Amino acid sequence: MTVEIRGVHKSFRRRGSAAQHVLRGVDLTVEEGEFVSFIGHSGCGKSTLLNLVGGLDRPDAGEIVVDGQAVTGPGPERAMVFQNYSLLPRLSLLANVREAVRAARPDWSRTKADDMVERYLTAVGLWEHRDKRPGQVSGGMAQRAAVARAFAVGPRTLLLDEPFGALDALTRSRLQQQLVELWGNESETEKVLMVTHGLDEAILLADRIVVMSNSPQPSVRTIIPVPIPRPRDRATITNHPAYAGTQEQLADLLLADQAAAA
Ligand SMILES: Nc1ncnc2c1ncn2[C@@H]1O[C@H](COP(=O)(O)OP(=O)(O)OP(=O)(O)O)[C@@H](O)[C@H]1O
Repeated sequence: MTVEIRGVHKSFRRRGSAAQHVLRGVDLTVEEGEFVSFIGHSGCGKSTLLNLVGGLDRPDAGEIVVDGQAVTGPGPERAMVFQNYSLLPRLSLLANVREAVRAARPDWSRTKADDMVERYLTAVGLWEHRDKRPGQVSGGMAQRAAVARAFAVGPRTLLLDEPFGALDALTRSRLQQQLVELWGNESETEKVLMVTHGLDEAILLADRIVVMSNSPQPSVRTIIPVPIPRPRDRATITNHPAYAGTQEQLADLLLADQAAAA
C-alpha cells in the first residue's frame, strides 16, 4: 500500500494580499515500508503538505490517495505527531492515549484498545509514569507520550511534523532510536512521512529525502535517496562512505535555494 500525492496545488489567501501559491504541483509516491523525510527552508510548504496527507486541509487541485482511498479528512489509518506534543493538559498520559484510541477506533473492543494503550506507553518507557499529566513530565517524556498515542491507534501511515525539534540533542537521539524500533519491529505502521530541519536526522532516518523549495521554483526540488543500509547506528553512520556525500548534497541544495530566494 502507498501514499500517492498527485499534482497537488495549495494556495493561501490573506485579506488584502495576493494568493500565496505554496504547493505548486507536487507529485510523490511513498511506498510501503518507506521512511521519507521532507526538508527545506521555512515556508516552503512542508507542514502544508503533511496536513493535506493527514486530511486536516484539502488541496486546491490534485489528489492524495492513501492505501487506495482518496483522502477527504483525518482518519485513524494516518496518525500525526506535531512538535508541540499537542497533549491535553488536564488528562494523564494514560488518559491522553486512551481517549485518542477510543475516539479514533470506536470499533475496537475495550480490551483491544487498552492493550494497545499499554503496549505503546510501555514501549516508550512511560507505563510507570502513566498517571502523570503532561505538565508534570519533561518535554521528552511528553513527546514520547505523543509518539505512543500515534502508534496506539494502529496507523498504517505515520505523519511526523518536526516531532523532536523542541528537544535537547540527547533526548532527540533517544527518541529517534525508539521511533525506528517501533516502526521496524513493533507496529503495523508501514510508511512514515517526516518533516525535519535536521540534515543529520533526515539521513539517519529516511530512505529518501524530499528537498522542497520556496516559490517560484518547483515545490519539490529534488529527491535524494539515502543509500545506507539498515539498521543504522547514529554512532557509526557518519563513517559510511555515502554519508558525507549525502550531507554535502543536501547542504548545497539548501544553500542554493537560499541564494535563489535572496
Ligand atoms: N492556514 C494558513 N493560512 C494562511 N497561510 C498559511 C496557512 N498555513 C500555511 N500558510 C503559509 O504557507 C506557507 C507555508 O507554510 P508551512 O507551514 O507549510 O511551511 P513549512 O515549510 O512547514 O515551514 P516551517 O519550516 O517554518 O515550519 C507559509 O508562508 C505560511 O505562512
